[in-house]
Amino acid sequence: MKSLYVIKIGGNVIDNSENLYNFLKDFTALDGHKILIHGGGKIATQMSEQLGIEAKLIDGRRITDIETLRVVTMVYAGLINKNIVAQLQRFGTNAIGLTGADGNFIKATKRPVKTIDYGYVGDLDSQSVNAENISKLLEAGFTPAFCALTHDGDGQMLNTNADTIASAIAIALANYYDTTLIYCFEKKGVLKDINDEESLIREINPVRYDELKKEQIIHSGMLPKLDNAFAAISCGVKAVVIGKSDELGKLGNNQPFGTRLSN
Ligand SMILES: Nc1ncnc2c1ncn2[C@@H]1O[C@H](COP(=O)(O)OP(=O)(O)O)[C@@H](O)[C@H]1O
Ligand SMILES: CC(=O)N[C@@H](CCC(=O)OP(=O)(O)O)C(=O)O
Repeated sequence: MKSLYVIKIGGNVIDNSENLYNFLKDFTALDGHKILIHGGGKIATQMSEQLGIEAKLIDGRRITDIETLRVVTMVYAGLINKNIVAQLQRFGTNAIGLTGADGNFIKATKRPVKTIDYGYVGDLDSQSVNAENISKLLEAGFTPAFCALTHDGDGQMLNTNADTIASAIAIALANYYDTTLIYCFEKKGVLKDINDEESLIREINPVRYDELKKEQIIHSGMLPKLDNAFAAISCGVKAVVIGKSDELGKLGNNQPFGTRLSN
């Protein structure tokens, strides 16, 4: 099987032009097929506030009413996605910027209302990602760059967490490629002490993950990220790594990079 990197970058990387530049350069230097998934929650929050729309998040998930959906569609599919695609083109990566609606690549279901109404937020299942058609793009020489938007197949765009999209794409493509999923953010990986970059935990298995949660060493945004990461490992993705966007180059040079997950 050919190899594939599925790489996700979060809002803190996108928001810093120097970090984004370095990341996209290192991304381009990696050999083989690649898919990029980007978030941008931080920028959507800033833009909402500039427009006088209050941003509401619960456990890191955005309450997406119709006004907020308009904002995130403009910010994720427009501003951020096209800027990333243009920068990748400069480095020589033939990127094609996509939402899940384009090519019907990712179909989601609007989250049912239980105690909280998340509004226009999409949930993914094992049938959501059209891996065969995405693989056609890869084989034609394109590098897909997905933003955090999907659709319901009935005309409705949906806001979907970018970590979840990355995991779902990696799982679906694992039937076609030897797939490595990488979450890039602003820290060296999962840290024992969030304020000490030297306290990197090199490897985590599910037992250690439970211990780290109990000790509250892992919290906030890292919890759903690791849940998505372990879901990928248990569904056929060959390797999952969480690391610093600035250090992605180490991966290509076979140097130790980030926190590796194991079964
Ligand atoms: N043990 C930990 N090691 C590193 N980061 C952690 C840890 N526990 C919680 N975090 C938090 O998780 C955040 C990453 O999650 P999130 O903000 O969702 O990422 P992204 O930037 O990819 O969207 C970090 O910025 C950090 O504040
Ligand atoms: C439903 C939901 O919460 N969607 C996310 C999508 C963006 C995202 O995931 O951005 P980061 O990776 O930068 O956090 C949001 O709107 O914040």
